[in-house]
Amino acid sequence: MPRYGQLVMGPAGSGKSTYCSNMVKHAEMLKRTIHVVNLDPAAEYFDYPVLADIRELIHLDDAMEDESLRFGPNGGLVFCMEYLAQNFDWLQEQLEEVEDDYIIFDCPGQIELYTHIPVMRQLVETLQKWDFRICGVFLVDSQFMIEPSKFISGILTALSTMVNLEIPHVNVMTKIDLLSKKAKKELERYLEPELPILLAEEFDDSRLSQKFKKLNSSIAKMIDDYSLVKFLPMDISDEDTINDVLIQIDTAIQYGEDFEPKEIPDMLDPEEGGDPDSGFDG
Ligand SMILES: Nc1nc2c(ncn2[C@@H]2O[C@H](COP(=O)(O)OP(=O)(O)OP(=O)(O)O)[C@@H](O)[C@H]2O)c(=O)[nH]1
Ligand SMILES: [Mg+2]
Repeated sequence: MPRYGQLVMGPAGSGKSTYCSNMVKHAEMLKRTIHVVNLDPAAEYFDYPVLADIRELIHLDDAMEDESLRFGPNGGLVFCMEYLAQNFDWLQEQLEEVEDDYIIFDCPGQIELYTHIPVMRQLVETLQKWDFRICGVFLVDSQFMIEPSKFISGILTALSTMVNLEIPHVNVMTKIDLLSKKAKKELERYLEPELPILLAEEFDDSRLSQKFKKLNSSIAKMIDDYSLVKFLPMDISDEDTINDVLIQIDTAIQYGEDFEPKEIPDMLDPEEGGDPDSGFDG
């Protein structure tokens, strides 16, 4: 049986740890079990039950306080993640302890980890070797996304992560509950964006804009060509939006396809306690 996983990524403060915690609660409601592994060596607070915690292997302070290393917070974090890559057997041991094989990995927020340092890719390849089907889940804070120029920069970050990791990928816009009414109305334009239109609005006909028009339209075309930059809205006060995100991810990693159907007599005979609606066994 394959195992299933989500790699939860995105800029600092985009809501990764909150997402993990909400996914665990949502899964409980669905009578499913989702475990979370904290892979952020600098994490200070999260409120999900943790299956494994990188801080038991290495903590950011270890890298910053070490006399010979003397890293700052960013270099320290890269050091910690590289240390993890050299000690994947530690992670393997932690993951062996569970029976339910759906695991979310709460990752750090430093964007360079996903774009030009090989460690996340090494992690993906290792998890795949251990039979995991992994979906990349890239979170962006909606408050930074509903303006064309910010949106383009958010999209390019999501895209470079996607291209770097080469795994099924779902983009999520978080903190929808914090948007104003007016911003919520605007949102639709950004979830499945028509980039040329957004860009045309952003860059008027000034001389400088003319100069960049060609560049902008090339960027828009490249993003369109990948046709992968849709965003799913997630409002933590609306359970349906959490469910929609989970369904998309499950579909991307084909979760559930290998489950055995329940015994047929159980399903058909209500007197034996069978529930005709519950077709599959996890
Ligand atoms: N209202 C609201 N607040 C949110 C939501 N998601 C996250 N937050 C808040 O935003 C802040 C950052 O959230 P985290 O979940 O810690 O973000 P993170 O991406 O894990 O942050 P780092 O690990 O530091 O990169 C916290 O104060 C959260 O309570 C959301 O959907 N709605
Ligand atoms: Mg976090």
